[in-house]
Amino acid sequence: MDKIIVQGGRRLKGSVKAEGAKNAVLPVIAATLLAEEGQSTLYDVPPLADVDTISNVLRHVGTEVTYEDHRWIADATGDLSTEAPFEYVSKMRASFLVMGPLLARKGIAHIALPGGCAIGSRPIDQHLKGFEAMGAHVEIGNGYIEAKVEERLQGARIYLDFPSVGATENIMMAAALAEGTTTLENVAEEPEIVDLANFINAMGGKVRGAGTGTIRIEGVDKLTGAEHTIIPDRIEAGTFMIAAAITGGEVFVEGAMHEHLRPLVAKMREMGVKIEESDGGMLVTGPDILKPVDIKTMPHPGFPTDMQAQFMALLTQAKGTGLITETVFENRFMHVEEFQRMNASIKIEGRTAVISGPKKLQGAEVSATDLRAGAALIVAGLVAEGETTVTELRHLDRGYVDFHKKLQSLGANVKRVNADEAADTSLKTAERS
Ligand SMILES: CC(=O)N[C@H]1[C@@H](OP(=O)(O)OP(=O)(O)OC[C@H]2O[C@@H](n3ccc(=O)[nH]c3=O)[C@H](O)[C@@H]2O)O[C@H](CO)[C@@H](O)[C@@H]1O
Ligand SMILES: C=C(OP(=O)(O)O)C(=O)O
Repeated sequence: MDKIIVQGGRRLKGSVKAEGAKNAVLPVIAATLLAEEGQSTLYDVPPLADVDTISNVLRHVGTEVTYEDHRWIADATGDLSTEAPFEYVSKMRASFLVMGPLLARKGIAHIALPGGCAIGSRPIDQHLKGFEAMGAHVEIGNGYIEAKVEERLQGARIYLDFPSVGATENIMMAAALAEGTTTLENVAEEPEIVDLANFINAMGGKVRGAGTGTIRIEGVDKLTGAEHTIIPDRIEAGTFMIAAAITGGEVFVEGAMHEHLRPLVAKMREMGVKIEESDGGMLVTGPDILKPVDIKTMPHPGFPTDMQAQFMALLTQAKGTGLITETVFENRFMHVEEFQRMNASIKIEGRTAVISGPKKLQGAEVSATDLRAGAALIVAGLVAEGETTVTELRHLDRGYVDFHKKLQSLGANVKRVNADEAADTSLKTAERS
């Protein structure tokens, strides 16, 4: 088991590049299952644990996948099987995104129930509502969901009760091969939805309106493999923007796109952070004094829940009191206890965290309670007095490529060690002395 050790106190300086977006690449990889003809080639695919998991799901159902040097190639033209077992879905909920494409292409899909996860119960009722509206019969039993359609899915008018990202993607993929037109209302507007729609259209699909609240999908008879470059990861980019700001540093984040990061940029500027846009990225300069602000997480274009933990780290260093209200996931404050171990002053009142600062953080041993919490604690460690050790890095590895190496390249004093080896070495040293 690895851990990351950060020695606080250095200002970050330099340039760092965002990878392709995890939350865009996972649905796009699922969509490659829609291609009855031709290979799909994806570029800028980040080497993440989640990409391995979804690639294995595709292999399991009969897709040939090769992946090397950020280039991912799939051939799904063979006879696909229709089951995604618990082994994969339990590792990563996004595995459930293969349901829409398999149902559309094979008329049946049998996927393990995703269940809840650390940040919330995360039901999938809106995905299923969409499939049923298109004529699928859905049954749940023995830990699996089976969706089946007699002939072909039928276009339908579907209103989502909540603009769920996953439901929008899953239904959009199913509708791409349905008979007739599907109108999806109150849908998610995230940039990753637009990326998926662009890929489906490159395959010969007819998706219009992605990025707005209503998407129209005219079903086609067949889709063909296509080439596509994944958009930059706005959450990874945002994490480095916060790392720059919290240390009072100056960092150019390549791939940080303003139109994808509006709420974060607006709030950081309100705090006094200087952000200059330029071709291909943003230059972030941290001020001497950070001002407190209030944020509320919301579906896009609101403030992203995936930036909430990192933003909390920043607010611990602001002069005054800031509020964070989490409205998307009911249990996404687990990192608060970990920040408290580092001497942060944070109180939780219902769905709101009250953060008082600036508080001198102290190095401590903390645990990455989820993916973004892991990054946030490392970022907090950059300004803590002494040494911060972050464990449970399997969460971090789902969404960040070489996070410690990228921070090192910006001048941070951070290393990743194998915890067992580290324990072994200290034992040997103790034995010798
Ligand atoms: C792989 C991926 O892209 N993950 C992102 C995606 O997750 P994901 O697609 O799972 O998130 P959703 O937008 O679906 O979930 C948002 C909220 O809607 C609820 N809900 C969702 C579906 C449903 O059928 N019923 C229901 O009640 C969820 O419990 C949650 O409270 O969007 C989230 C919200 O921006 C991000 O935090 C995740 O990083
Ligand atoms: C919550 C996240 O991802 P997932 O939906 O894959 O759990 C995230 O990326 O922060």
